[in-house]
Amino acid sequence: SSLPQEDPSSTITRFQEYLQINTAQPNPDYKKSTDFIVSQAKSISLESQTHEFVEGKPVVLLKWPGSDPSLPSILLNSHTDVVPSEHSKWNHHPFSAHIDGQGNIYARGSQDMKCVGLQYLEAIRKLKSSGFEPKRSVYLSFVPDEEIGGHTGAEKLAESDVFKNMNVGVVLDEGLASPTENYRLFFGERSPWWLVIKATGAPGHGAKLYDNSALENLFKSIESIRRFRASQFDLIKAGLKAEGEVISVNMAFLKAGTPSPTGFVMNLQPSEAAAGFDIRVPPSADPQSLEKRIAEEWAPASRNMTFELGQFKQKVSVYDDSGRPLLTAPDSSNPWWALLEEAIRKAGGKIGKPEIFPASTDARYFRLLGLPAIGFSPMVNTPILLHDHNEFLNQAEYLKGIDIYESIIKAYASYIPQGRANVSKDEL
Ligand SMILES: CSCC[C@H](NC=O)C(=O)O
Ligand SMILES: [Zn+2]
Ligand SMILES: [Zn+2]
Repeated sequence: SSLPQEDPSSTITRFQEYLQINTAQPNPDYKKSTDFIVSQAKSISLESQTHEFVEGKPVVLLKWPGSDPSLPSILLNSHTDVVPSEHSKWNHHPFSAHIDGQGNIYARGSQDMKCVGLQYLEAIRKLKSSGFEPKRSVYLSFVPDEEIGGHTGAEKLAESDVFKNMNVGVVLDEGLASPTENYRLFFGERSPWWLVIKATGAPGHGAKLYDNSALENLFKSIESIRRFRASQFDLIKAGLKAEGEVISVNMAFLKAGTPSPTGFVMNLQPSEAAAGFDIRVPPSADPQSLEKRIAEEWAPASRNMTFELGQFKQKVSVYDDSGRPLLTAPDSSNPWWALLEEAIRKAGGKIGKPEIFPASTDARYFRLLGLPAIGFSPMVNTPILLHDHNEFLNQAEYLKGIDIYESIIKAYASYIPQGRANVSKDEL
């Protein structure tokens, strides 16, 4: 065509610009990220709207209108916030978006998930300049606060009238990098249970051996929890289960001791102790039996223990009101799944087995509405560095991901279901 070809270096510059905006929790600069996204949208003539369902928490919605408004639309979701980082432990500052000699772009959010948000936009930029016209409307949502639960972001969007009026038929959201050459697709996710167990016991002299101290009681639980953790981890190590198919348990904090000006009193056994755990429960697990295990083995009243399960237990995440796990069909019975696979292959990509996302994403809020939602972040041959130090994405991999989305958006926006729901009168 006679249209100007996109310069890859300016594509990378735009990615760097987005990465350089400090949207780290707990004080994300949403003003800057919103301005940036809206200006990008303008530059490719997309309609944009900013909704503050919660004050100071902007949801930016972009729309590329389809030629047939009767068809359900496509929603491409991404979150604008990132997790905090320990700047001094990085080789390059996490908001520098420094590119090293191998083309690796270092930044917090380079994998999780500013890459995806901007790749959607860049793919549309390319599709527009190629003259492609969508039949279905394509929406892009840039949502805040995924990293702190999504309650002030995607959850509000999903519950809104704005969302109803979008008539969404399918949602794409984040996945994970793949260290192999296969792209990873996620059809569900684990449910987060945040558990705090507390023990009490008699205080006493640090030199005395006695039963039932708070710390001895707590440690019996920790031993039991660690045995369980190992049993789950062994299933992964043996290759019997994938990460998203076992129950993970990791200690988040340990709290005990009697403070003193120099640290802790050493010769006093404390009367209280607590530990916190991040537990992730796959849709295939039996939540009742885990709850029973917690009550009977991990925090038994008989050992002076109590427990609290945090606000994210069960229904908030991956079960609907009747307790059914929220899973998107990962096979050809779901046309969106089949189309996605086909589009990735068409763009030269290989695909691994469908997976359960090991952590949580905003996709659960859309699955709760009964919508198909697929987790996908186009990064192969890339170490999994989300929430880690020195998070990076290679620029060639980033550009390749844009081509992949170009192929996906083209397929999704053109899709007309075969078969039909109704017959016409003259066929009777
Ligand atoms: C349970 S809300 C927190 C969401 C967060 N998401 C990605 O890391 C997670 O910890 O999985
Ligand atoms: Zn994320
Ligand atoms: Zn994250």
